[in-house]
Amino acid sequence: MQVAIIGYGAIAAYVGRALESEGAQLSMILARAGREDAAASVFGDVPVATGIGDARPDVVVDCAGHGGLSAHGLAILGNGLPLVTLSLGALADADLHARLTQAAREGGGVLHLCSGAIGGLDALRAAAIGGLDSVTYVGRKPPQGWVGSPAEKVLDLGALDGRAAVHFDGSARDAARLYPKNANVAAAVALAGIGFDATAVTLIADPEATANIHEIHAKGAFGELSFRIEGQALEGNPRSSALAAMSAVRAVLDRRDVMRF
Ligand SMILES: NC(=O)C1=CN([C@@H]2O[C@H](COP(=O)(O)OP(=O)(O)OC[C@H]3O[C@@H](n4cnc5c(N)ncnc54)[C@H](OP(=O)(O)O)[C@@H]3O)[C@@H](O)[C@H]2O)C=CC1
Ligand SMILES: O=C([O-])CC(=O)C(=O)O
Repeated sequence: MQVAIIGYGAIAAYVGRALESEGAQLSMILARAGREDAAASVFGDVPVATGIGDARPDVVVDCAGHGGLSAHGLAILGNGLPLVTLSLGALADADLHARLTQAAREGGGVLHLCSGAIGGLDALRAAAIGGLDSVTYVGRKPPQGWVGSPAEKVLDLGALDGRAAVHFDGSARDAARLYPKNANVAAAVALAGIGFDATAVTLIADPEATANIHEIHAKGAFGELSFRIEGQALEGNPRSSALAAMSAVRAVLDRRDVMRF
């Protein structure tokens, strides 16, 4: 399997290593213009480009966040290629969502939404068929997991005095837009359940937390669901959970299976 990767950060490095160890061949890294050397320092001899051009890998994996999906998604889907993404929060932008959908329909590509740092989305998606009354997502990380996010505007992350503090309470749409590096999970819950505007999100910085803790609570015709995961941070980026990188690898490897979840 020939795989192109967008990005060269912590998740991209994990995904590249894991896929190579499963026998996949990395055929191209998509980098921001001027950052080709940074990509090469992570991926060695793998060719680096700033656009997909007319390349035809078997699958492209977006590990570059919202900027990666908005910069490359249209061309990849428009060229009829499958694109696995972790940047689900970018879809809170209704215009980008519509343009990606149109590019995929016209070009024949498919956008595969990774489960990322959370689970339980299969049950939530099934429950949505019968009708959901409420869906809540709570994201709790150690203070360093929120560095570089709007949490810094409302909290002194270095001086929380042992107490957990809420820094966002609102819709999944606002969470996804405001926290592009931290609230892709909120977007995943929204897309699986009752949408960006109806999904309630609370984000918490917790000095006592030793993991990235994600919870879903949902009620509907199916009954009630609660899901909680304590995910260890990925080496190289305390903001990102290791499971997010693992889920992208899973999504790529699933493509070669004839029996799939
Ligand atoms: N769905 C989920 O559950 C999760 C999703 N994520 C998403 O994954 C993203 C990546 O996470 P992580 O690897 O830990 O972050 P890093 O900051 O370690 O890496 C991000 C990488 O993306 C690159 N990049 C940014 N914009 C572009 C672009 N337009 N084209 C190509 N490359 C680009 C950056 O390059 P440069 O250095 O040049 O800026 C960098 O190499 C997060 O920002 C988040 O949005 C993360 C965790 C969980
Ligand atoms: O990795 C995580 O724990 C969650 C995350 O950053 C995101 O949702 O974007």
